[in-house]
Amino acid sequence: MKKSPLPLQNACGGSKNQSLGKEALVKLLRWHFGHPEFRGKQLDAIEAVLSGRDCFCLMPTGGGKSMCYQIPALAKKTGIVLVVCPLIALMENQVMALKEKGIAAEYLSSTQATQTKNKIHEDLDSGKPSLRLLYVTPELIATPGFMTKLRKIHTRGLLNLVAIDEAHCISSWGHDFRPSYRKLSTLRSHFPGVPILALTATAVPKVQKDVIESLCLQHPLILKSSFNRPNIHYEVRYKDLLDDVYADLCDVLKSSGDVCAIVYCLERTMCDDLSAHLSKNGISCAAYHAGLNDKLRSSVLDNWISSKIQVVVATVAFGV
Ligand SMILES: Nc1ncnc2c1ncn2[C@@H]1O[C@H](COP(=O)(O)OP(=O)(O)OP(=O)(O)O)[C@@H](O)[C@H]1O
Repeated sequence: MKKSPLPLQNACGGSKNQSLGKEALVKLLRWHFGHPEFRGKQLDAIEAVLSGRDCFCLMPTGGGKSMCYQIPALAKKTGIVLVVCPLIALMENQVMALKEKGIAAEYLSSTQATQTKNKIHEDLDSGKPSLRLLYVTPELIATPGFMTKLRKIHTRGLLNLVAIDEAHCISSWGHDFRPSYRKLSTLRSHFPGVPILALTATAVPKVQKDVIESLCLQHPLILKSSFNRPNIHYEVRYKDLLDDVYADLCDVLKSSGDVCAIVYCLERTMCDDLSAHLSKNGISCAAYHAGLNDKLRSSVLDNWISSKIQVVVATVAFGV
């Protein structure tokens, strides 16, 4: 069942003060997401951006980075949080999950119907947007039309935060460099006073420095969480020592029970080939790579998340 937003006066016990304290933020977390407490450095990041400070947040995959901008979006009475995200599939997924929780979130992408896009633009132009979170690609931010729109929103005091997910994509030193991320370097000067939150799970020190400098973050709070994941078991098998790599992989997947898995390959053709092989051997799986159209990729992601398929055989296009 969908929940209505927790009225902020309930979260902060009737206080007129716009800036919420820890207790009120925990209330929002429990009400909207059902988690009892903040994890790791989430609260530090949330408090920093709510106080108007830039923040660079390095957290492992699955560490809960999204909460660092989703809670601030809920902690403000008006205005939006803009989330820059590199993958349409990721945006779709997050927006769907937020909507299920009754949180007003949308994304703008080329894949959407014109009618849907128009509705979002109308809301943004209204001067009193009902949206709390708007997900966009870096390419869209770079378009002059959309930038003009954002500047209007900012002038009206309605841009609360810019969150940049997978921020390492801005660095040419990183493995996922996306030229369009470079254009995000203008955000700081276009939106003075709006905090920028850079989030990543994969930044070595050189990349961290590059991300902070490229985004022109000002005295950012730098948060780094431990990457030790005691729930993950690592095992290395040498391909050269195996008689049949595909057969070995089949055995590993079958003996792991009902777990979901991602098998990363270097090439698209290998994804298709291995996926076909695993399917033939009774493992429910699908290939995912940049050679497939958006619709197909989105349906593979949905099927994997909803456990309709167990294994995705992918290139790095899966989960940038
Ligand atoms: N405080 C919390 N307590 C318990 N679970 C949490 C908390 N915060 C987030 N989670 C859960 O952790 C999971 C991962 O969160 P999230 O997707 O935000 O991670 P992430 O750091 O963005 O990962 P990725 O690097 O893959 O994008 C989600 O299922 C989320 O609901």
